[in-house]
Amino acid sequence: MTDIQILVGSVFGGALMTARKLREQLSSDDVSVTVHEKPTLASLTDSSGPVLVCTSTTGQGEIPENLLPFYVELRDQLPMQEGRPFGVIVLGDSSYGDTFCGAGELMEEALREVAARKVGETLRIDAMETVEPEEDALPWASEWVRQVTGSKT
Ligand SMILES: Cc1cc2nc3c(=O)[nH]c(=O)nc-3n(C[C@H](O)[C@H](O)[C@H](O)COP(=O)(O)O)c2cc1C
Repeated sequence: MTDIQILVGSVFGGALMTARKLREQLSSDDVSVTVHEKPTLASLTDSSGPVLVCTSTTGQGEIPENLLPFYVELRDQLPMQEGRPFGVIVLGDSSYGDTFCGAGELMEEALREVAARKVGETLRIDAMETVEPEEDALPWASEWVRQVTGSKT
């Protein structure tokens, strides 16, 4: 059994809805999925299994308020997570220019700092192009799960 932990960051609910759809879609006999809607550091340190960040971007390339406690605690306490697989799905809007999907980069940097291992390329979902983020997220996440579970199917 693989236990996937989804860490959600969302202001208006788009990333949250996406995470909930991912849980529905990805859960199976071999995969359990927990969605952390208000993540804290314990969401990471009291759990095992691959970590999937599903966050939007706010402010100027910033992390949504509900995910901020996790981010701040992670950077303060640096609980090492050697080799723990993680992936990043980030929602943004390319009209913001340089800060496009900046929250995903911040989360990636912080997880790399505790030696977690990135699996797959970051999925950037642009609100200028997609109104239903889960349509992009679901196929990407299925492939990501295949990679973290090492399954060939
Ligand atoms: C006040 C505000 C600031 C934003 N800042 C950024 C930003 O800096 N970079 C970016 O890529 N998207 C930015 N966005 C776009 C959101 O990330 C995007 O609309 C996303 O789909 C919202 O997802 P959510 O419903 O989960 O919050 C911003 C949106 C708002 C309303």
